[in-house]
Amino acid sequence: MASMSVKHAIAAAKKLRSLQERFNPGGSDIYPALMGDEAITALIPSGNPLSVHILMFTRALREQGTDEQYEKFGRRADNNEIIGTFAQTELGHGTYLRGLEARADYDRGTEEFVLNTPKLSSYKWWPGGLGQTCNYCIFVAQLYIDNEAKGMAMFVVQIRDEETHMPLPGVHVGEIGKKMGLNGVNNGFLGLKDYRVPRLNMLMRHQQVLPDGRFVKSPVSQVSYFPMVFVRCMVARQNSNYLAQAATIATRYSVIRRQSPIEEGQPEPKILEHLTQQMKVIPEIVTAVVYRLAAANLQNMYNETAEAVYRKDFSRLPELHALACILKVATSYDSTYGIERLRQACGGHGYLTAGNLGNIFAMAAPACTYEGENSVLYLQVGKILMKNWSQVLAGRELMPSMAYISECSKMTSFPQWTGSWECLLKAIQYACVGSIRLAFQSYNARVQSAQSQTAAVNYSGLELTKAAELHGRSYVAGNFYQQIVNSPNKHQRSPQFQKVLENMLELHLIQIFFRHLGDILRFIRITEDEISALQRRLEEVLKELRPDAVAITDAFDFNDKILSSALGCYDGNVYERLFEAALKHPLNRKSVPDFFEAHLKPFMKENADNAKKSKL
Ligand SMILES: CCCCCCCC/C=C\CCC/C=C/C(=O)SCCNC(=O)CCNC(=O)[C@H](O)C(C)(C)COP(=O)(O)OP(=O)(O)OC[C@H]1O[C@@H](n2cnc3c(N)ncnc32)[C@H](O)[C@@H]1OP(=O)(O)O
Ligand SMILES: Cc1cc2nc3c(=O)[nH]c(=O)nc-3n(C[C@H](O)[C@H](O)[C@H](O)COP(=O)(O)OP(=O)(O)OC[C@H]3O[C@@H](n4cnc5c(N)ncnc54)[C@H](O)[C@@H]3O)c2cc1C
Repeated sequence: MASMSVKHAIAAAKKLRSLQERFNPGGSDIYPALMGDEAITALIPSGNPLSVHILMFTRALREQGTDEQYEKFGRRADNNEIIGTFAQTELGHGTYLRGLEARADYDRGTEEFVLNTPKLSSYKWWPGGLGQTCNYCIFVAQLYIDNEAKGMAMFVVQIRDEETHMPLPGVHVGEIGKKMGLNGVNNGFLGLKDYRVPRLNMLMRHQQVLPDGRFVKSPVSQVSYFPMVFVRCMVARQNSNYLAQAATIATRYSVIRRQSPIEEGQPEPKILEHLTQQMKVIPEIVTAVVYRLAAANLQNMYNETAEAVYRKDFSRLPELHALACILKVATSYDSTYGIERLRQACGGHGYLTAGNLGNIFAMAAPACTYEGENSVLYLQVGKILMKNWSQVLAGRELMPSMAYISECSKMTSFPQWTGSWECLLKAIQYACVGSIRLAFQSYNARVQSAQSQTAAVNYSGLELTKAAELHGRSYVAGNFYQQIVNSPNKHQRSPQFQKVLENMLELHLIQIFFRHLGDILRFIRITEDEISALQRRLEEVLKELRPDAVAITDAFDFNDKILSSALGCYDGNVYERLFEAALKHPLNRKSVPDFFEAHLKPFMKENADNAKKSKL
């Protein structure tokens, strides 16, 4: 499987290169590479073994290396002359970066670093492509000078001979084993023993080790985390794509499949006529659109921040970090759970490999773990919210994406309930700020009672997580509201199109309201009549969006090859394709399977003989 994936990935990368040269000659624009990875990834159901090379190895060389280091390594990586990965996670550590055990000791006598993974738990474990594909990696290690720890640093390490692909001396490298998906990616392990690299193999754009061993600290140590921020932004885009693919499949299947009359004596309707089926499928279509728009915003913020960081302006890093964390978490959680809901909406056929929903789930699900495990990133955002709440209490301005927190903090009570979009959005934001205030009170009480900040974060973890989740909802819903209601290009939309978008906004806001009704009722008084009115509006907007469901998912414009699903093909010939796929199964090559003579027949005969004996 791995070699097939590599073959497909290389073919797709070559195609991408020709497209890039045609449409973006000599450009270093990141989009073609992303589109390429997106296309390659989508075309290789078992995952793209070059993803981490494209998204992390080449970018780390460009963003963390000096111009000279880019000329030496980065240009060759961008041109796919060398293939690398990003080797940070270890068998024993993934989240707690300051606990990473791999070490780099500077030898000023030879102006080299001596790299070691001192214990089994220090082995790098998980990096994509590391097992068999890559001949280089970015090796993340704790830097030591005169045995004094200086923090994390990145090193360009060649792990295999460029001609023979043999592992180099001091390198122990291989595949970590079968996974629940992405089995074409050959995630690998790497052990290094007294492996020497020249001083100039340490990426030194932001921090340096001089020939005499003097250490020049980075002005902002967190800039070394930048490669992870980029992938978190990519996950937001990629996982909204996975959800859109699954929503397209389930929608198309739901207008082909007929089952269970709604009126006695009437013909069986398309299953999408059932209100409960609409509630399973249509909100996922809208969620895919909502996150695709949020991910695009995040991408723009990443590009602006990356340019600023290149100019040594680190001012926007904290906001990008906070948004990248919360959108990576929200998109990966909601897409993973949404894809499973969509699979279940397709009944038994949803469980067939030919439907491809299982594989889309297996591609989407690990994003809840990689690039920062979601519950850990929720806590990270919770900590950032605590810091920003202190700013609010001090009367200081907050970063733009958190400005609503300041506004809501000034409200002594929630205004008269109207049920309008603005009211629903403000309710979610108000509940978020209420949760932040409660979390802060718990966290602050713990710190005041002499708990360390780390311990206070841990023991306030449930409230911090809730506040972070509601912050994500507030940001995403606010962004969608602005795009639909206040977009500068709103006048260019036809009235019909604007109406569809407004129905999608109505559905998203009401769906989020009901999902967090408990959190909202904690801070806002809403009567049963007001809630029932929203229930009626939910049923009504599902009915209104039903006729547009197919058109919206067609607009995602996934080629049948990308969907790779007998349930979701554009022509709707589901049963023919299911049956065609079934007949291709190896077990159908013979009428009588080999196991009949070898196992089944003797088994049945033995039982029959025993039955006869017991009667005698
Ligand atoms: C569309 C095209 C296709 C795209 C396809 C995309 C998907 C597929 C692609 C690739 C396949 C998967 C590849 C996977 C790769 C990996 O998984 S790489 C390894 C990822 N590992 C992690 O993410 C580790 C998670 N842990 C952390 O990030 C950190 O330990 C932490 C949890 C954030 C804690 O940070 P730290 O240990 O430093 O301690 P803190 O006290 O929390 O933070 C100290 C201050 O630093 C600030 N901070 C932390 N992180 C960042 C950051 N990234 N950027 C900026 N600032 C950061 C933090 O806010 C604190 O600031 P303060 O001092 O002001 O409070
Ligand atoms: C498909 C896939 C691809 C990957 N690709 C790469 C790659 O290319 N390069 C790379 O370097 N890594 C890669 N990784 C590794 C990934 O980054 C780590 O798995 C991730 O960072 C989580 O670390 P861990 O697995 O060690 O879990 P741990 O850090 O051990 O966490 C385990 C669990 O403990 C809990 N936990 C941990 N810390 C805390 C905390 N502070 N507070 C509360 N709970 C906590 C959480 O529930 C967490 O799920 C990949 C992983 C996968 C699944």
